[in-house]
Amino acid sequence: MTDPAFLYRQAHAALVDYRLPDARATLLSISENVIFRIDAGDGRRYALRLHRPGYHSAPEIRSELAWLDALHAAGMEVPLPIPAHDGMSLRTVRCDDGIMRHAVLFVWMDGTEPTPDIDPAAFDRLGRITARLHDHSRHWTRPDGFIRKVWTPDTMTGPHALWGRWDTVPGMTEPARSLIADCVRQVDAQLAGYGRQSHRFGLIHADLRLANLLVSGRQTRLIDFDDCGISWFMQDLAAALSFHEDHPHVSRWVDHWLRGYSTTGAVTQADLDILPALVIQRRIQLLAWTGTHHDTQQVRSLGPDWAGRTLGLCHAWTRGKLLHDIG
Ligand SMILES: Nc1ncnc2c1ncn2[C@@H]1O[C@H](COP(=O)(O)OP(=O)(O)OP(=O)(O)O)[C@@H](O)[C@H]1O
Ligand SMILES: N[C@@H](CCO)C(=O)O
Repeated sequence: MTDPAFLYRQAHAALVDYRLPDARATLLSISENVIFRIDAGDGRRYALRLHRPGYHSAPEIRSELAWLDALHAAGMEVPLPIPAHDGMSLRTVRCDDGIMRHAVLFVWMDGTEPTPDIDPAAFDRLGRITARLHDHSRHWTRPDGFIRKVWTPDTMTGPHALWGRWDTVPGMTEPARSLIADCVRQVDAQLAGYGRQSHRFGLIHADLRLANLLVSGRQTRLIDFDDCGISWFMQDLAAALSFHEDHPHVSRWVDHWLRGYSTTGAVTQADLDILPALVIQRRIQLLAWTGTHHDTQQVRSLGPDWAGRTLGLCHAWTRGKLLHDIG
C-alpha cells in the first residue's frame, strides 16, 4: 500500500483524464491519504490526493468538493478541485491490487504552516479564518444529495467511532477504562444539553489545526477538508488543539483563537462552557486514533507518555480544571 512505485502508478492512472502536458508527479505525503505534487510541462502546479480506500464514499467526496467550489466562489483561499476533460472532479481508478481508489486534483497553493512555537498569535489567524468559514457554512444551501460524516459522541468516542475504539487501545487498564468511560458519559450528557440547534451545529472543517493552514504573506489558505462534516461549530476550536491539549500555553492559544474569531463571529457563554467537553472528547477520539495508527511516524512522534497524559487530562476535566481559565 505504501510502496512508492505502486503509488506512482496510481497517481499516473488518476491523471490520465486530465491530459496535462508532461506531468511530473512528486510524492509529498503518505498520511491518511497520499498527496502528490504535480508539475505540468506548461509550468502549472497541482496537488493530487489519492484517497485511502474504504473511508469516504464517492457522494461524500463530491459533497466536500461542492463546498470547496462554493467557498472558492465566495473568495476564500481553499484548494480548488480541477475537473478532468469530462467535467468531473472526482476520479476513481482501479489499482493493480484490484482495489478502487478515489482521487482528486486540486490547484496548488503556496504557503507554509504556522507553528505556535514561532508565534502563539497564529491562533488569532486561525480563529479569524474559522469565523469566515462558519459564516459561509451557515448561509450556504447545501446541494441535493449532500452527505458528509456527522461528528457526535456516537461517531467519535461511542459504539460507531469512525477512527477506532478507545477502549481497545494497547495498554488500556481497567482504571483507565473506567475513568474514560465516565468522561464519555458526562460529555454525552453535556452535549445533549447544549443541543444541536443550527446556530450551534452545522457543516464544519473538523480538523482545523495550524497544520492545515498555509500562510503566504497576508494570505491565509485552508487545506485538508477531508474530514469536513456535520458537528458543533465549537468543535473546530477543540480540533485546533489536537494532540496538544495539555500544552502549557493552551489557554493562551484559545484566547488568541477567540479574539480572532470574534472579529467577525460570535461566541456565547454557552459555547465557552461546552468547550472543555469538546476538547476532552476530541482527545479521547485521538487516543482511539493512535490505536489504529500505532505503526505510523505521526503517532511515534507523540512520545511514549502521550496516552498516559490523556488520563491526566481526563482527571483534570472531571475536576473542572481543563481550560477553566479561558474567555
Ligand atoms: N492544494 C495544496 N497545495 C499545496 N500543498 C498541499 C495541497 N494539498 C496538500 N498539500 C500538502 O500536502 C500535505 C498533506 O495534505 P493533507 O493534509 O491534505 O493530507 P492528508 O493525507 O489528509 O493528511 P492528514 O494526515 O493531515 O489528514 C499538506 O500538509 C501540504 O503540505
Ligand atoms: N485525521 C487526522 C487525525 C488527527 O487530526 C489526521 O490526519 O491527522
